[in-house]
Amino acid sequence: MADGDNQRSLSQSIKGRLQEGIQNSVFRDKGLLDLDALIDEDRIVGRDRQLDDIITYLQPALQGNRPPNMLLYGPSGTGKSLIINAVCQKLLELAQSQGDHFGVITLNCQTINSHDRAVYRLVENAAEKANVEVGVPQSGISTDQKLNRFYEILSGNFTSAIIILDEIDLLIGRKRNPNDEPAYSKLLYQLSRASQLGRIEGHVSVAALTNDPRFMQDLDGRAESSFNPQDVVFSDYDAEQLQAILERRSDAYRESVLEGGIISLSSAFAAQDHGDARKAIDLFRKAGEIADRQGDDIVSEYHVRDAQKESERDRTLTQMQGLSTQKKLSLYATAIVPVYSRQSLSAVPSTVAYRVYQYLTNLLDADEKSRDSYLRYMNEAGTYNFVTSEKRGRGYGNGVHKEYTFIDDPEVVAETLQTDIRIEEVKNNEDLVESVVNAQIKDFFNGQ
Ligand SMILES: Nc1ncnc2c1ncn2[C@@H]1O[C@H](COP(=O)(O)OP(=O)(O)OP(=O)(O)O)[C@@H](O)[C@H]1O
Repeated sequence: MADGDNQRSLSQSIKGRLQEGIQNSVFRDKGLLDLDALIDEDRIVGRDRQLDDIITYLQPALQGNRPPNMLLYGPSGTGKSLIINAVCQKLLELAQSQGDHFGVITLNCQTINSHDRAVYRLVENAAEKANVEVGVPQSGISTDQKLNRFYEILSGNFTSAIIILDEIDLLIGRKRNPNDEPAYSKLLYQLSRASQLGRIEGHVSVAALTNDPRFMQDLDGRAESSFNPQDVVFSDYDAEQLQAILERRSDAYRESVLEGGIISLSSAFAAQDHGDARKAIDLFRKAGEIADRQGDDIVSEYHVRDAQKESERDRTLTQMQGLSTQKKLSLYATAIVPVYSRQSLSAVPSTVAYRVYQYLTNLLDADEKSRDSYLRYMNEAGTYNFVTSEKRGRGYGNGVHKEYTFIDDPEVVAETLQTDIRIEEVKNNEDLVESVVNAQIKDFFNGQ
């Protein structure tokens, strides 16, 4: 076949596979499960009190008055961004219909590491909303000059505006010493002060969103008094509320592809994790993606369980990537004890795990650290919430020892750690490792 023909048939086969993927998918409108998408008002479940409060606070913007500043706090995934953005969106439409220029300037502080960068991003965002030039360079001028440009854009283009600072507590900035004022404190002071002093002509208020209930205590005194917000509290969702949230989005799937129990299982998993709606929606979507990947027409409970395992793996992987090889090896040796054990073992005795660790260091030709170092590494694993530990004395005849219980599935932990190139080699000796684990368990319990 000529090169041109070859390419044409390749492109046709890619196109065909893409079309087939869409036709065979369990999803009807996957966008409804996109965590960042603005959803329609009628898909918001509950949160009536928070909606009422925010509507009441923001209403003055429509009557030519300045709304109060607000502090929205509660754990992640409890609807803070959703609710404030939904109200602002409606306000924007109403303001437009009565000929007012209402501006909604949003800044997610999560990835911003300095006060100067935060100010510049505010200028960029305001310029985009007002459809004007940014007007200042990113570097080479002072932060004050950027701030002035921000006030100038707001004054010249909006009758009133709300500045939403999402994840505000993460905007720490580069502090030279621990007593320096954090960037969020400085920014809140400047924005609320500028509005009070009339440096911005329109009516501007600031809404700060945070997961930290002690956020106000960490604010500098002058920032606290000029920001002086109205609090709106968002509490965890329970399994029933999460279920209702998912039910309102179940049309993301094609009709009759959801087996009974999928929604309640996804909600139950998310409710265990402090009632995070983001987690519930994520599991609900991932279950469908797994069904698609496996070519299944129906989304079943085991897809949800696999999705839960996948997200545990993602979370664990991210946290574990930063550990040193010795720490990973200690944790790995501990995790494979329940995985390979032929008897049911919910907690892992440190004596058994340390002996498995010693065996692994020998197998992998790695340094062998002392038992004390192993215990220290495992203590650290406890602070990262990978395991909980309990001291056991007497009865076992082995003196005092510790027992570790894994928070996540130990199989997932072991699989995750096995992706480390130094540990990967264990896979080639699985049978041997399994027999060492069981010999050590037998030895330990027979010695009681
Ligand atoms: N009451 C609700 N009804 C419908 N969907 C919801 C509700 N609460 C949250 N969600 C959805 O859950 C996801 C997370 O919500 P949101 O981003 O508002 O949480 P958050 O409290 O701002 O979290 P974070 O503090 O982590 O930013 C979003 O996709 C949102 O649409």
